Amino acid sequence: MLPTIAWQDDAVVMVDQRKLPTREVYLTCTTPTEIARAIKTMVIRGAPAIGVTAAYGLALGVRRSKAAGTKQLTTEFLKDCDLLAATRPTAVNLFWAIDRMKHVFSEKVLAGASVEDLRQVMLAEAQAIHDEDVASCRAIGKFGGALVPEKAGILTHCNAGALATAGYGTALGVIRGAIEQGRTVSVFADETRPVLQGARLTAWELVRDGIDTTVISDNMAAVLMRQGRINFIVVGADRIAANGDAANKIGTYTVAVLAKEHGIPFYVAAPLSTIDMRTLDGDAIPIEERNRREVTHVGTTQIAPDQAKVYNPAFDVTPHRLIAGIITERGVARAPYTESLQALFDLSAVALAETGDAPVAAGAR
Ligand SMILES: CSC[C@H]1O[C@H](OP(=O)(O)O)[C@H](O)[C@@H]1O
Repeated sequence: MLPTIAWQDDAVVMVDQRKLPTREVYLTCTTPTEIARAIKTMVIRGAPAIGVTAAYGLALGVRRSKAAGTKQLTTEFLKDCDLLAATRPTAVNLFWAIDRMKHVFSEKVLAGASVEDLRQVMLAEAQAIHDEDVASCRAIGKFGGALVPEKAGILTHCNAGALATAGYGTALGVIRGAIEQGRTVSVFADETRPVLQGARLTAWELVRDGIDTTVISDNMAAVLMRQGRINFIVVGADRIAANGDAANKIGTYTVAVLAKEHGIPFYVAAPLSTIDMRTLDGDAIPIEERNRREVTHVGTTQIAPDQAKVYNPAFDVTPHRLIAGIITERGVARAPYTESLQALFDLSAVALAETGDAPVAAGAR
């Protein structure tokens, strides 16, 4: 398999995740419009992957532009930013990546960069975002893997793996990190209705890695918990609010409530680019509602009558009180989250460099 997303010959190549697990088909995007369509139609999905893809989309636009000067290029660039920002509302990585590309673009223009300079700089920044995300996932795997019991039955929901990131994964990064640290791991993957990212994508990733994986329908998790077959739960996130409330795939809140009932630790794994300190709590996180057909059809098979109403929120919010810890590339944040999450951002480059491994943040164990 090629990586989830790659820059190749001034184009962006990505696996069409709608076709997995049965077909490994690659899509090549050459314009910001094609990138926006790929994000909106979930050819590529997953918060970090969406951010990386949007960054490449902006680089594509700058490199394809016929603008004679930076004034025209700026107009085109800002239009591309708006186009990509309108694709999906919940994953904050999308807006984080666009803001970061905008910041670099404007700094360079103010410094007198030429159109050609900007063509190079914007691609370099997108590639930096890509590389940083893979490094973050590996660090998340290291910190998270250390939390996993020696003999672990791990439940995960949706797909927060290599397919949802630039590689290695967040929640699946914790699973990979645990195995690399010598844990014995069996994974239970919620199928995750209605788009089935768990059955189609998580199971596909894990079995390719030779990891013991059992696919379950979403309504089976409780009985496995009651049977004592699950002792660790880890999921990804699309946006984490300043107080630690976490938006993730619909059904995650259900898993968190069940985990509380059964005394099983429930962790969220996410890079700092998923933490939005400007969103104070989960009630302020915009929740995407998607097309009714995702619920009424499985593939081409209709499973609900046309006359029925459909409610299809793509995400729900898990209150911070249900979260044992938030595993990031700079350590594991514990309640009270506003303080411990801010401490992760405040960790200085010096502190990070001195320890090699990012120290665990204040307020975190
Ligand atoms: C590593 S974040 C992945 C996150 O994104 C998924 O949503 P979608 O497939 O709709 O993009 C899901 O919430 C995952 O946990």
